[in-house]
Amino acid sequence: MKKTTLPLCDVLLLTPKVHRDERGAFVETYHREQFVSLGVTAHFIQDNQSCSKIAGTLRGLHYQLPPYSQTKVVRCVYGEVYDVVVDIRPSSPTYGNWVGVNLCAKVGQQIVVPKGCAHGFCTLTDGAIVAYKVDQPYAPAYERGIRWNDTSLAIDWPDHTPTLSEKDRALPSFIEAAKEFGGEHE
Ligand SMILES: Cc1cn([C@H]2C[C@H](O)[C@@H](COP(=O)(O)OP(=O)(O)O[C@H]3O[C@@H](C)C(=O)[C@@H](O)[C@H]3O)O2)c(=O)[nH]c1=O
Repeated sequence: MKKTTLPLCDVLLLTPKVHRDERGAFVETYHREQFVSLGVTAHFIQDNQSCSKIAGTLRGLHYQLPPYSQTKVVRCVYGEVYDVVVDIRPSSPTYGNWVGVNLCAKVGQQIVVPKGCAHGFCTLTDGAIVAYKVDQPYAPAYERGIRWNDTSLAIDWPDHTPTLSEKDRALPSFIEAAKEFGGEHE
């Protein structure tokens, strides 16, 4: 497992060793001891998976409030997605910044999303399955989000007219959302 640090505090990209042979490929997707040695110490309690039918489907930007903030380890198991993490931790040096990476099933990269960050992705292929581990349960009352095309975040999404859920279309701006978690804006 190769660890790459990304320009957002505590956000990591992990690239596994893929063992290929004439049948196909084998990859270890989670090895607790190895993850801990790379700094991913979270105790994961739930695995999730979503399937999106068409390219240009955007899910996000999502997070849960404390005490249900989630560390997520996200990978694409079929197809390819552009995955985005936004730092919305007011005390973080990279507060208000975002980072985006391609996750593709063939390479098997995993992105580690720290607690307190917002997360989303846009599918790059027709048919994309995303799987992720979380260390806190789904808590609908603590579920929050920020609008994907918030102008102050200015995320460079690969699709400017994505397919969204009704819930995601109605999400607030970063400034509105930040009132709840104590973020400051000029
Ligand atoms: C996230 C989640 C949803 N659900 C249910 C609620 C709803 O009926 C249905 C679909 O939920 P959503 O529309 O929120 O699914 P989705 O938009 O795919 O939400 C996900 O987006 C990505 C970007 C994330 O980072 C995830 O943490 C999660 O928020 O599944 C669960 O039962 N458990 C869960 O953990």
